[in-house]
Amino acid sequence: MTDAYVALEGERIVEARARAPGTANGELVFTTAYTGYEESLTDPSYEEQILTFSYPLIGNYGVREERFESDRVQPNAVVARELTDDVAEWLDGEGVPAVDHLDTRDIVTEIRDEGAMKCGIAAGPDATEEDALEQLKQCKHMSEHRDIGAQVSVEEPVVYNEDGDGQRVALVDCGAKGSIIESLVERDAEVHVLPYDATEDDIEAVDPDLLFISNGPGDPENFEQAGEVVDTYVGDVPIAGICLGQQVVASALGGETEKMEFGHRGVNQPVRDLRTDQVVMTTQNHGYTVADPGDNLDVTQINVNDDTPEGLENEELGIITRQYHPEANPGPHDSLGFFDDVLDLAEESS
Ligand SMILES: NC(=O)CC[C@H](N)C(=O)O
Repeated sequence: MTDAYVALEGERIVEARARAPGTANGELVFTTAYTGYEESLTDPSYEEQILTFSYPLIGNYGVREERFESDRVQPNAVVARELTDDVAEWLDGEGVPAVDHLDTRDIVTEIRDEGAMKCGIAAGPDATEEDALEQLKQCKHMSEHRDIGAQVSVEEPVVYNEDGDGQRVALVDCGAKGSIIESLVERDAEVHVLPYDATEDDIEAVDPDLLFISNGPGDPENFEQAGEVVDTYVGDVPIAGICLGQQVVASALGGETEKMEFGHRGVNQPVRDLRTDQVVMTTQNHGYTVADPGDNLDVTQINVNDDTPEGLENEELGIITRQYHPEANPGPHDSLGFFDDVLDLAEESS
């Protein structure tokens, strides 16, 4: 039954079945992850995007809150070949439109050929093609969401493991996944989660052993203030970053970022460490990348598929960043050692 319409850039309409009603627009991206739909759907890095799952059946092990990465569903809408009732009811309850019974192979091929694109969705008994086209018209490019940090960050500082024995971390929350905070707390760190626009004074008040820039949605150029604090603290305090964090650190230190054609989203992206030649499988979710690391950072890890930088470091200044998600959730746990490495850095310099 056709009661949903997906309008793609170029005004191509794809018919579908409504699983959660409503209208939405956003940049259309896809993930190849075959598990971890609860984690992906609650990952703040998906803010303002429409997420297509290339794996055909989504929801076959239910919906459990303990697997959530934040307190809400983050993409603006969801597209899959087949969504189970559990997932459809969850998305419906959250007011996030969802559609299935369309050829997601075709959608993914279109994104791979044309790049991540604008998209409008209309789903539900009264939905029309015109509604989907109207949504498409309203859709902005990711880089046009200039204050996207405010949509995903804490408003006030939150402290985890206060008075813990470990290192004190100032984590600039550009849309942090919960398991990044957990990975630090599990290693005894006292984690001060600060708003995305935290100032030098806010960081000073924490007096951190480590400055950590989190993951987050959209164009790293829209996180100017996070770049400013990197610039202020570089050399004084060790610095770590994950995903958007790597991009912000690189641009603050003289590098350049750019938008990729359709990005990396999945749980089996191969990454080679250039020092050991070891390859690990990693979890990824990004549409931007570091195009030029500048003179202050060495590329220590690369993506095996397209050679893009996956790890940047400066030993002297105490900087380690990763483009992928070492905290996994979803995905392989092979890179959790990153958290030990950055907390060791903090300990050495404290
Ligand atoms: N997971 C993330 O931090 C995403 C990084 C950035 N927003 C991108 O899409 O490239």
